[in-house]
Amino acid sequence: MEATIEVTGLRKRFGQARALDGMTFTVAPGQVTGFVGPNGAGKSTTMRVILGLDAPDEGTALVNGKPYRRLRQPLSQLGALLDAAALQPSRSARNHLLWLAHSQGLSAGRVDEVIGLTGLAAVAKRKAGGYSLGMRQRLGIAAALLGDPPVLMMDEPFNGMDPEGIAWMRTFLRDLAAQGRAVLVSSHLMSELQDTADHLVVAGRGKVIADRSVADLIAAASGERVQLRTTARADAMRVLANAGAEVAATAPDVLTIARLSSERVVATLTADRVPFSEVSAHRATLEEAYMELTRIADAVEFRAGASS
Ligand SMILES: Nc1ncnc2c1ncn2[C@@H]1O[C@H](COP(=O)(O)OP(=O)(O)OP(=O)(O)O)[C@@H](O)[C@H]1O
Repeated sequence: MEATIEVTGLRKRFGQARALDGMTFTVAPGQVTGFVGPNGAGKSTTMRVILGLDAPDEGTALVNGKPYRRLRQPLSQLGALLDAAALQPSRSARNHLLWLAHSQGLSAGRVDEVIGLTGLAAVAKRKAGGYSLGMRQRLGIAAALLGDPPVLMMDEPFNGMDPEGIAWMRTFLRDLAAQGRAVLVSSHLMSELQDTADHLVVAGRGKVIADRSVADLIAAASGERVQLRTTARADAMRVLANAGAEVAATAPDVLTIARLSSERVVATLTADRVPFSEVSAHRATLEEAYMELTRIADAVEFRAGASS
């Protein structure tokens, strides 16, 4: 069967708090799936349920067709990074990985491979207690890769990484997916997932509010808008508004224009002698697409609440 994570109808309460409320999605192989949503949306709880660390009140979570606890050689089926801070501080990265490898019948050679893959070779013999959060994340990822699993799941792997680490992580995640693995990555920051995730599962209040390809999400949020670069922002805003456009200043020297085609934008500016240096189709960022989605979802919930 194909390597996947399948989450169906998960519900879970902690006392009065409803952490999961029908969470359902599938993680496909060969893709990076971003798992995003506001604080408390249920991302970590879902991941803990997938790993069998929390029991759901209802629903199922399957890894390669089976509950995690019933997997044989689980490290060779699912690699997970949940809490990078949870380490034995007096142990070196290499010893930590050797201990994990031995517990699953994996070779010491594989330990050195994953140390190389995650860029830890120079520090592998140092005590993990002195590691930065970024180094701990790399060690957590090395541990997740030990069994060469076809499915990977990481909770906030970008956390604590510097810009170089973030760039490394992006390429690393894309490579893992290109090798055919199913990769699920949670994040708070859309900018981290921009140009990394192929697909996005957006959670809100314990359930999925969007489950779409990143390309679709960005196309939907981009709409028919035009982006204009001009040093005469005020003049451009005035003449374009007079021509019926909706105009927003989105960056220094940049306007984003709706309700007017790029040809009409150029014609209007030229007729009024407003200087400009660039007119292009607007491409929404993942952040904008996400904000649009969560705004719509909140509006729907608000209306549902108001009418009941
Ligand atoms: N062990 C627990 N005891 C009580 N409540 C919990 C527990 N774990 C999670 N919750 C609650 O369940 C809800 C979902 O939390 P969860 O950590 O899964 O969300 P999240 O999407 O991962 O959030 P964040 O982005 O902040 O990590 C929250 O309201 C949280 O307070």
